[in-house]
Parts: sequence; C-alpha cells; structure tokens
Amino acid sequence: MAQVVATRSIQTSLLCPNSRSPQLNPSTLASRVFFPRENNTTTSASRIVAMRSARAEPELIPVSPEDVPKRVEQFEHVDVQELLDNPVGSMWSKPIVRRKTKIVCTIGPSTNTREMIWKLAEAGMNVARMNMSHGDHASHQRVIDLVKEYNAQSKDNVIAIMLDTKGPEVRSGDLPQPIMLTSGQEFTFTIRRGVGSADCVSVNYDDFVNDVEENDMLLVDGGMMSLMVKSKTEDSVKCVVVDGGELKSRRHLNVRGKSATLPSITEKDWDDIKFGVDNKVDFYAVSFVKDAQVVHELKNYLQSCGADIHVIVKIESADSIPNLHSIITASDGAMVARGDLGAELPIEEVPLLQEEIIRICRSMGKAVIVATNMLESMIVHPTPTRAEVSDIAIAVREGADAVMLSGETAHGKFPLKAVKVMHTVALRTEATISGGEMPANLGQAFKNHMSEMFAYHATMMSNTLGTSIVVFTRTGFMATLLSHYRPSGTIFAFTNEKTIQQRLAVYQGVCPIYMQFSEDAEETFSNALALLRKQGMVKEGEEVALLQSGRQPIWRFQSTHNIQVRKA
Ligand SMILES: Nc1ncnc2c1ncn2[C@@H]1O[C@H](COP(=O)(O)OP(=O)(O)OP(=O)(O)O)[C@@H](O)[C@H]1O
Ligand SMILES: CC(=O)C(=O)O
Repeated sequence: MAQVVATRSIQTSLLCPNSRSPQLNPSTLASRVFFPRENNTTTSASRIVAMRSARAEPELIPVSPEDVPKRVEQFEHVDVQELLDNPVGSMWSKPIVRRKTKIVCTIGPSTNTREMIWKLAEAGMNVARMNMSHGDHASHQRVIDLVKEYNAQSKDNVIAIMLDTKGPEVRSGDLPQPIMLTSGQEFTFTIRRGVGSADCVSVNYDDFVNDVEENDMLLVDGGMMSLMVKSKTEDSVKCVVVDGGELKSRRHLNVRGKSATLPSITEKDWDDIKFGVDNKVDFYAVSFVKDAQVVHELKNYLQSCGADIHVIVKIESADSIPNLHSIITASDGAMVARGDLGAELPIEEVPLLQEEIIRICRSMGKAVIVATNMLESMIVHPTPTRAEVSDIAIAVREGADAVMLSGETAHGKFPLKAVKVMHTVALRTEATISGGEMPANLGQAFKNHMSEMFAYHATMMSNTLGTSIVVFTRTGFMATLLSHYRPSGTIFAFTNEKTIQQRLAVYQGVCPIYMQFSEDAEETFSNALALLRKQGMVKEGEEVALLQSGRQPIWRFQSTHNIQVRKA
C-alpha cells in the first residue's frame, strides 16, 4: 500500500531516548540514517545492501508505480547500525511503519482524470477535496464517481471524499483584462453590477460598503495586493493602493480584522450540500464558520435527510476566533484554513492559531487538518522550498491528523511530486516523534468511561510491546478514539461499513479496512489477521494488540470488551 516505505526500526532506533543512538546530533544522524549514494569501497551501507539481498525480500511497498525499480532508495532511512547488530531475520519480524499523518488533495484541472486519481491514490492521497468555489456539479460528479470507482476496486486503500463549500466569499468582479495597480494610485470598488474598468471594479457583496470603514485595509488574494479605504459613498468604496500588482477577474477580497456580515452557509452552499447528500460524500469542509449555531443548523439538516456526513469547520474568519471552543465542540473536526485566516487576521497570528486549533482539537478528540500554501512553490517548480518542508514537519509534530494540498494538486504542474514530498516529509518527521511511552493524558479525563479506558490501555500495551493495534468497529468510534491517543503502531481498523471505512481515512495513524464480520468473534479475529497477512500489512508471526470494545460492542454475548495480544 502507498504509505508503506520503511520498517519500524527507524522509529525505535532513531528516537528512543534509551537506544544506542541517544542523541540526534547532525553527525550521528547523517552516519546512521542516510546511505551514501556514491561509494565504490565496501562501507557499512554497501554491506547492508548485500546482507539485505541475501535475505528474504522485506515488505517494501512502492509509493507509486514509478518507484518500483528504485528499491535501494527506499532504504535510505533504514537504520544501518541496527541492521548490522541484529542477527539475520530478527529485524524483519518487527511491524512495518506506515505514514500516520494523512494527505488531503484538492482535485482540479491537473488531477481530475481517472489516471491521475489512481496515481494520486497510489502516491499517498487519503482524502480527495472538491472546492465548490470552482467547477460545476457535473465536473465534481465525475471526480466523485472516479474516487468511488477507485475505492471499489482497491484491496488495501481507501480515499475519503470531502466537499468544501464556497461560503460567503467576497470577490471582485470580472474584468475584460487584468489591470496593473501601482502604489499610491486611487482605485474604487463598487456594489454596482458589471463594472470593470481601469479604476473601478464591482464587488459581489451588497453590504460591502456598510462593512468597511475609513482606514480599513483591503487585501486582494490574501495579501498579494493591499488597498487602504479612503472614503465611501452610497455604493462605492474609494481606496488608495498600498501594495500594487496585477488585478485579475474574480479575486478574493478580505478586510483585515473583519469578517463579512454574511451567513456562513449561502444559498449556493445549501445547493452544494444537497449535492453532497445525494452523492454520500464523507465530509463537508464548511467555509467561514463564525459560531456553533451554523454547525448545529447543518447537522440538523443532515439528520433530517438521514445523511451520515461529518462536518469539518474551516477556521478562517476573524469572528470565529472568540468562539473556537464552541465551534469545534459542535463539529467533527476543524481545518486551519490559513489562506483566509492570514488575511482576516494579522499574518503573524497564523502559526500561533494553528498550534492552538490543533491543541483544542486534540484535547477534544476531533480531527484536525492543516491547509494552504504547504508546498505552494511546487505549483510551478518540481522541488519545494526548505521553508515549505519545515512547514509540513511542524504540522506533523504539532499532531495534525492531516495536511492538505490545494493549488499544488488542483492546477499545479507537479501534483504527484507534491504528494510524494508530503509523504516523505511526514514519514521522516514521524520517525523523530518518540513513541513507546505513555499515551497523552487524555485518559484521565475519561477514566470513568469503559471505551476510553480500553483505548488508553490498548495504546499502552501496543506501545510497550511495540506492536500494531487491530480494532473492530461498526461506527468508527473506537478507531478514532485510539487515533487520538496516538499509539506508536498502526491502528488497523476493521469495519463492516463502507462509509465508516472511508471516513476513517482522515484520522492519524488509522488504516481502515472493510471486512464482513461473522457472528462468531473468534472467526472474525482470525479472518482479520489472515487478511492482514495476505495483504502484507503484517508478517507471519508478528504480534498485534487486538481490541474489541466501544459504545456498541459487536459481539455482545461472547466478548463485549477485550484486549489481547496475538500472533498473526
Ligand atoms: N474544480 C476546479 N476546477 C477548476 N479549477 C480549480 C478547481 N479546484 C481548484 N481549482 C484551481 O486551483 C486553485 C487552488 O485551489 P484552492 O482550493 O486553493 O482554491 P481557492 O482557495 O478558492 O483559491 P482562489 O482564491 O484562487 O480561488 C484555485 O484557485 C483554482 O484556480
Ligand atoms: C483552505 C482555505 O479555504 C483557506 O486557506 O482559506
């Protein structure tokens, strides 16, 4: 499967404070982790390659079809010392390390074909996002059908579908051609329709004039250009250009520090939400949520149509910040939508808010996605900037469930490379996050609840033994609970509901697997272990922690709650 590229020894040897490599200083890191690419003498690295080829082939699964011949490169992160020290064979009985942090890809003109959806999925996409600000229902329908087709034929991978609402975006109107704006010149925005000249353009929002005041800063495209408000008339706002540039048609407009007084869910959004219900998407990403009320409204609507779709709130509006707790409490997860967030609020607040939103979501056991500009330069360049790589690493370290690509995969030149970079950086960063210890103190808050207690102890057990966890879940609840304790091993979540399998794709560390449950618990357990062995997800003889619990126990009579250690 796509995420699998290395073996567990990376995690244990690189990061365990008590292992043979106590400190990650640059010299030990270089010598212990990376193979020299060119060496014609017999170094440790070349001996390892020789040792490896003499053994049974390890479970290294290609990241993409293009990677198949490059097997040695995939070993770049194998711990050389551990290979040398361990007797032949022992290393390969440890669990395989999979990427835990999930990748959301926005699908657009660069990726909306069958071939590209398949390639993205094989490269590591976990969630396909459709931005309803662009395209039409027919084009989004094709993408949904392709993702469903991929899921139906894939044995060991599943892609969730996320519909991102347009929301109350304020945009400038159409222009016959782009206009150059220079610092110091005057420029006017008007609520009159159809205006597009060298010194004035329409705005798609009738209350624009009421919402802005003298000396407000208007940002175009999140700050690519800025204009200061000088005066207003009944239907127009006169500005002076501060930072100039080229103004194109239908550009995003934000007022620094202010949110538009528009409903979070517009008429178009309701139409798109209905489209999502008809197509049974897995998630809505709801734009410009300002309070919990709108989340309740959407959830009530979904309940009234019997739709089981989870709601991810996009935190991007200045007004949402004082209500963060109540908004996230009402939702199933949050997205740190850094584009608009950094336009409505001072840009230096973005990293602090990112950390805070991740912290709140983690404390509440909700999914959290970090979005926008993660590999922006890869829209046009084949390699990322170092700052972008660090940005991904920070989101992974902060504990995001998922990181998101926008223009990089929607209209970029290198969508597959962008996913591979994200995959590699996330995997490498995860290897530096120490595992094998007590799970975070989430358990204390829930210690009187049976499910939480079981998830906590299953995590403890698997961390102590260095195993993966196998969990059986009908509703997804136990798998998400385990995810939030962040065990070091993979959470193999077996479910007999396709919708649950798809939804679990966004959660950190969860590998969701669809399987029919038998009436007999024992038979189901052994079917699950056989399937894991057959797919190469665990090795013959590998130990796993097995958990069956939850609010709706599956086998009430035989095994309501249980944790076991089994050999696959
Ligand atoms: N379904 C689509 N059809 C056509 N183009 C798309 C589609 N989805 C995304 N894009 C293109 O990819 C770009 C980046 O996608 P993203 O989801 O970040 O859009 P955005 O945040 O609305 O950005 P913008 O402000 O440029 O609209 C969009 O600006 C658009 O040019
Ligand atoms: C993702 C998005 O909408 C933003 O960053 O503004």
